[in-house]
Parts: sequence; C-alpha cells; structure tokens
Amino acid sequence: MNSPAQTNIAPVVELKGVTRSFEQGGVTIEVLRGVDLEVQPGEIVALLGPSGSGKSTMLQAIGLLEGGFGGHIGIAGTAAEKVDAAGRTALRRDHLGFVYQFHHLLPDFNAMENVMMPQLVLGKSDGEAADRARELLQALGLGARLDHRPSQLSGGEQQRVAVARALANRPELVLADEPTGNLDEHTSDKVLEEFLRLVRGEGSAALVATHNERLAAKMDRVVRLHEGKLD
Ligand SMILES: Nc1ncnc2c1ncn2[C@@H]1O[C@H](COP(=O)(O)OP(=O)(O)OP(=O)(O)O)[C@@H](O)[C@H]1O
Repeated sequence: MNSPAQTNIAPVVELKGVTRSFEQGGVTIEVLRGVDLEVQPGEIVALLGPSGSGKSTMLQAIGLLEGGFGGHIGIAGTAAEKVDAAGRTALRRDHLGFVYQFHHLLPDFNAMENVMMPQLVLGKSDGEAADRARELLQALGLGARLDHRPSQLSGGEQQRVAVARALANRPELVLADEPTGNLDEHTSDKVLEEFLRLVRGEGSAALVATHNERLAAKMDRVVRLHEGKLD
C-alpha cells in the first residue's frame, strides 16, 4: 500500500507524446516528435541538447504561452490541453516561474520593484512583496543593490534579479532557458550555483535548459533531447 506521502502527489509537470512542428517556406519541421517527461516536486532536472534540438520549444510548451502543441501537458495535476486560455494563464501564474537567457527586467524599475511586481499582480500587499523581494535579493548577494535599475547592474547581477523575480511567488516549477547563457564562464557558474541553492532551499522543482554538461551534472537528473524525443 502507498504511504500517505506517496498518494495524490502529482508530478509538477507531466508530458506525454508532446509534439510541435513549424511550417517554414512550405516545409514542415517536426521539432518535438513525442516528448515524455515527469518532473516530481522539488526535483531539479537539466535539459541538454545541441543547438536547434528544441529545448526552448519544449520549455515554451510547458510555459503554456503559445499554442500549436500536440499531446498531453499536465501542470500540477491539471491537463493544460483541456482548459481554456484563462485556465492556462491561471496555471502559469499559480505554478510556474521563468528565467530566460536575457533577463527581461523592466528597465525603468529598480531591483526591488522588479521582484515585487509579480507579487503585486497576485494581490500581495506592498509590505509583504517588499519583504519577500528583500529576502531573495539579499540571499543572492544583492543587498546593496536594491534600488539599482537594470542598467546600473552588471550582467551577473541582472540575472540574479531575474532569478529572484522568478522565485518571488514560490512557484512549484521554475523553467529556466539557458539562464546564465549570456554570462562569462566564471559568472555563469556562480549564478547557476546560487540559483540551484536557492531553488533547493525553496523546495521548488526546476527544468533547466543548458548546453553545459558540467553544470548539468550538478542537478538531480539529466534528460537529453535527441531527434525530437527525450533519450
Ligand atoms: N517560431 C518558429 N518558426 C519556425 N521554426 C522555429 C520556430 N521556433 C523554433 N523553430 C525551429 O525549431 C528548432 C528548435 O528550436 P529551439 O529554439 O527550440 O532549439 P534549442 O534547442 O532551444 O536551441 P538553442 O540551444 O540554440 O537555443 C529550430 O530548428 C528552429 O529553427
């Protein structure tokens, strides 16, 4: 018999036979050809694959921002393909956090405000959002940079703010697409280590697309995209 801890805990993400193709100049490119994956709560999974193999496409599928995907995408036990656009927005808002290769911070807002913003959208009070933003930014070594705007921060610092923003609402799953891809190797390693430490501390799961085998080896599990499927 299952113990209570094992029952009713859905994977944070479940993909079954996920497909995606693009029409380009009359040619159909089948990028995802039946991707199967389960990520359990708290698990950190590296997504490896050469350039063009479809890592970003797969993260976009899970991020529910675009249509055009076939197959089943379950987020925290809900089948995304069975809910409408508002339902997908709610799944994204309630369960997912995103870190991109380029930080996409709001240029006119400082570090604190950038991390507060997604919390205010969820209806948290200013005070609560500020406490959480300060806690995360301090944990990432940015305690002295709280009121700096993105243009006043280094690339590594900007990416740390983006990490704090992604974790601000305590998502069950963080989707990270080459989160340190635009940084030099030393900074990239440092920011990724801090990211992994923080994600572990928060108990979130993460799916992290990267080219870097060495960084992937620091995660709980590695999956590889090859010819449109995971090996
Ligand atoms: N909107 C689109 N229209 C047409 N083709 C696309 C589109 N988006 C992606 N593709 C194609 O799908 C394939 C996979 O792209 P994707 O960006 O997912 O790869 P990737 O593994 O993330 O690559 P990289 O590591 O270089 O970021 C590529 O051949 C790309 O040209």
